[in-house]
Amino acid sequence: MKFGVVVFPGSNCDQDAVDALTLMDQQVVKLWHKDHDLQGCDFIILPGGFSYGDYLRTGAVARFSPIMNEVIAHAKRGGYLMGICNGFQILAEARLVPGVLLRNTSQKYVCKNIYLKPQSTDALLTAGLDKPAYKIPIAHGDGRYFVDNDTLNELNDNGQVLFRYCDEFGNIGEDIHNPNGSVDHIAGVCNLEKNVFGMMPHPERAADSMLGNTDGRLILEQLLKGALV
Ligand SMILES: NC(=O)CC[C@H](N)C(=O)O
Repeated sequence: MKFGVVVFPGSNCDQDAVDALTLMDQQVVKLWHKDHDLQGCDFIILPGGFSYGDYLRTGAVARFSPIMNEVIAHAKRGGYLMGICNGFQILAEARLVPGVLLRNTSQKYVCKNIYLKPQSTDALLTAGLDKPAYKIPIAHGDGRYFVDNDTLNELNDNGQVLFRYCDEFGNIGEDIHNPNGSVDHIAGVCNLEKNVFGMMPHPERAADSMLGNTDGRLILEQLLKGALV
């Protein structure tokens, strides 16, 4: 599996993604946002950061970067695509996943570890995850996922909710464990076809045992297992 990590002006988690995938013995290249060539990559990652300084709205400018034409065509062909944090915001702006990312209810940038409970049982990112809760870092100011009620029902019915925020035991529902006020505690979703994944927390920042937390690596390993089937 060949991974491509897109670098936008203002991306700051591109190297984290490259490092995590390299640690897992994957072939990975960086793709400059002005290019038009996906270099034969099977799996594209839009990394975290502050593309274009988060001007207008997070992800709103990056969504029109030249390489996004090829990224969108790749996704429409059924190719794998994952957006992490700012990457999720870009996916939402490009309408590749449902919903929008709004300012955190606290109006503050939040940087801390949270717990995630895997939800969808048939999306390759979550299907084999069996821990009740995964400890993963977040770092964002605009992470409040929102969809209207009808769309929320569709996401639930179609198994498109990937993760919900929870406590360390996997209990969902307490607002205190919802770090940004996301609707229905949602931390990540996928498209209906289940080849495009978006999540606010950063699994790539919890993938190296030297950093004391490898729960993110478990999620990325599940992704690899699923994508290689
Ligand atoms: N870590 C990130 O990707 C930051 C996301 C985004 N720019 C925000 O603050 O909401």
